[in-house]
Amino acid sequence: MVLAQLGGSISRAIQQMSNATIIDEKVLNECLNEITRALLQSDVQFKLVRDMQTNIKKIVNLDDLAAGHNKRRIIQQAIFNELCKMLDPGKPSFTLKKGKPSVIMFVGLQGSGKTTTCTKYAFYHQKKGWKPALVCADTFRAGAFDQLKQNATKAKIPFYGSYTESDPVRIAVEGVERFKKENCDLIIVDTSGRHKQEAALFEEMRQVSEATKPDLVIFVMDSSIGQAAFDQAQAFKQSISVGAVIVTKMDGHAKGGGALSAVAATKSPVIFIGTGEHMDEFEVFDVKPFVSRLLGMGDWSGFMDKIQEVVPMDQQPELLQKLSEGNFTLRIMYEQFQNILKMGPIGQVFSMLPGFSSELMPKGREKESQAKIKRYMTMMDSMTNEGKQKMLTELDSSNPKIMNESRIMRIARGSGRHVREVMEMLEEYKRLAKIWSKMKGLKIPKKGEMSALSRNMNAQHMTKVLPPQMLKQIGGVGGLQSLMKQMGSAKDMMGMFGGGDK
Ligand SMILES: Nc1nc2c(ncn2[C@@H]2O[C@H](COP(=O)(O)OP(=O)(O)OP(=O)(O)O)[C@@H](O)[C@H]2O)c(=O)[nH]1
Repeated sequence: MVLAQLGGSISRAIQQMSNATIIDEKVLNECLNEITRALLQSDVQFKLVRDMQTNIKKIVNLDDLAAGHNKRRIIQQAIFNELCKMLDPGKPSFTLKKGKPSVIMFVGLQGSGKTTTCTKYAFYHQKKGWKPALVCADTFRAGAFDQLKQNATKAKIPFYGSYTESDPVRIAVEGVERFKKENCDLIIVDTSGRHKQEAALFEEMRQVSEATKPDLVIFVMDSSIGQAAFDQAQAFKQSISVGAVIVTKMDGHAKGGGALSAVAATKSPVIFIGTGEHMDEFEVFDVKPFVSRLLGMGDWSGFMDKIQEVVPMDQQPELLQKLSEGNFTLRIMYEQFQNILKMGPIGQVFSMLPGFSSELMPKGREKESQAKIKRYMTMMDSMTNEGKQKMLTELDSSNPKIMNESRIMRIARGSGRHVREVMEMLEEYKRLAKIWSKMKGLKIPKKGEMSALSRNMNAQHMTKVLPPQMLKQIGGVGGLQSLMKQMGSAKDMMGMFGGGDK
């Protein structure tokens, strides 16, 4: 089961449980069994899934939950927390410091995407102001140096390697020394891979590590390896002190669950995921926003970051303002579709928007999704736009009820599409509008305020930021305080509800 489907299955299981009139042992068990099945189908290791189920049952003791407790919320929270726990080793990876040279060594099997990932990692940091450099200590695979050289040249990153030297340790040491002298603050060493875990690979890895004394060893793992992930990660961890994991090929049809849960084997965090062959198809991996997204709750903080990258500067404040007003009109949907199409493969951005996720832009089916979006836009082009002054046009109304039969028929005729298709588009709009209505009243912090807010956040601050209906749903200030206590911090909670900052 690919991750998008996994998220869908888990949220459906929670929804079904929520729909039950009484949540008793049987309903809870059905929900947990459904989640268990979905996780196993995504290749998450059996023991982890079983532990997770036991933990949730321990936390959610239905007998102890007196009437009045919001069982649905408590169960949902327990599921959220346990999923996070599974993906979070509880300790951060090494923190890089700008201006001070750090040596980062990449290890992994052949074909895992190591060389590609080294460049993506360098490129990502270069954009953030680091001075990276790449060293190719892969003397095993013919062509490895050429590949690194090509990638590095494209990204304008200095590189070091040799066509003649066969000793990887020597190349690694020379490269690291040279770039230290050149004041590079992020020296990345790409090492050899092998087709399978074997003694020669591990020995070479140990020697390169001994000689270059890396500050961080990053283990690169292909997400499609499924259940084998745990053993592979463990084998690497036993040979070298892995400090972080990068999971590649999370695009396409990879199940991903196995590789992601490999953190349990390495006890190191997943720090990035690779989502394509291109240099910028690389995302920071943060557990809580990821789980939020997985469960269809959106990732407000990731969205805020991304929006700054992709929505034209002058349109940003307006868009955020409109969204926070809760008036999700067809025009907003139209404009967002325009942004999606204009900016190419940015399905990942919209997967951070609550509701825009997998259903509208499934990974690997971008072409189909784009065609669908274009179809929707043609239909919207036939809607009334600039009507008489002060008269609300179809595009600007946030009331779906105005779309009566005759309007629908007119739009279908005007765009040359079936009535059925117009109705499908309106259903999509209603779905998104419903999700976005929850955002009504969300106070949009000014640029720069977000981090300060999440650092100092307490229940009092939270009440100022959360939309009133959401606050009501949580049970007012009292409910919020107890929720925050259970969740650890406001930041976590903002993540859960699709809010907050990193
Ligand atoms: N779709 C997709 N392909 C990827 C991703 N990362 C790497 N690849 C592709 O995977 C293939 C193998 O990547 P390499 O970077 O050559 O693998 P490697 O682990 O360095 O291989 P060795 O140097 O032989 O150990 C290449 O075709 C890459 O383009 C990713 O996130 N998504």
